[in-house]
Order: sequence, then C-alpha cells, then structure tokens
Amino acid sequence: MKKDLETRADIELLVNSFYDKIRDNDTLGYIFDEVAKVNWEKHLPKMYSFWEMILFNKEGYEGHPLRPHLVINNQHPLNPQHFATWLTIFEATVDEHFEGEKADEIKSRAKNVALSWAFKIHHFNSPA
Ligand code: HEM
Repeated sequence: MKKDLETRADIELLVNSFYDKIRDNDTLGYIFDEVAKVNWEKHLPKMYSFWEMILFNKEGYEGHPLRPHLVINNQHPLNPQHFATWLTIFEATVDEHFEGEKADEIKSRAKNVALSWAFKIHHFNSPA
C-alpha cells in the first residue's frame, strides 16, 4: 500500500519526479527547456508552493498561474494534446508514488485546471 500525500516533502517528491518525466517527454520537454528556457531552481519551489496551496490551503504561492502559459503560447502555440500529455504524465506520477484521498484530490484539481486552460487557449488560438 502506498502512502497518501501529507507533507511538503511529499509534494517535492511528486513535483521533482513529474518534471523529470516532462523534460524527457518528446511532446513537452523542449517547450520547457528550449522555448521557455525554464530556470528550474526558481520554477520547482514555486510549484511546491502552488500545490501546497491547492492541496493543503497553505500560503506561499503568489502569482498568476495562467499568465506564463499565455506567454509561451505566443512563442509556441499550445494545443489540447499538449495539455492531455501533461495530465497523463501528472496522473501517472501521482499513481507511481501515492494513493489515498489527497492523491485523488490532486489528480482531480490538476485535471480541472488542465481542461479549463486547454479550452481557453484553444479558443484563444482558434476563435470561432
Ligand atoms: C501544455 C501544458 C503545460 C505546459 C507546456 C506548461 C509550461 C509551463 C512553463 C514553461 C512555465 C514557466 C516556468 C518559468 O519559467 O517560470 C509554467 C509555469 C507554471 N505552470 Fe505550467 N505548463 C503546462 C500546464 C500546466 C498545468 C495544467 C498547470 C496546473 C495544473 C500548470 C501550472 C503552472 C504553474 C502554477 C506555473 C507557475 C506560474 C507562476 O509563474 O506563478 N501548468 N508552466
């Protein structure tokens, strides 16, 4: 039986493991490393705080989560497939390490955000 997500250390493990897979992925890796040229030392702690806020109502994340995605979309259009791949990798990473109520919750929160951003960006890129 795997453990549930309980602490910031659990979130750090999830986030680190998730971005290791993302950077290895052919559909998404280059968007982070070559298009956005992500500074990982800054990005990773931001993501720990983002997920701590979502999952444990902790303060610490300050930002506009959608905004950098609109900037990337201007440099390299993002499509629903990018978001679907992002979500598949996220869910698989959660399942690899954790199970339980919080593990289910983080997957469902990630899914809601990914679907809503995919929809917004798709309509922004291809207005009807
Ligand atoms: C196509 C899928 C996605 C791509 C390619 C992508 C890529 C990126 C990139 C390149 C950054 C900027 C890193 C930096 O230089 O600071 C970023 C930031 C971020 N991403 Fe994503 N992302 C995707 C989906 C998501 C989803 C679905 C979520 C949430 C569930 C998410 C949450 C965030 C957050 C919270 C930040 C930090 C925003 C800030 O600066 O405060 N991303 N993402």
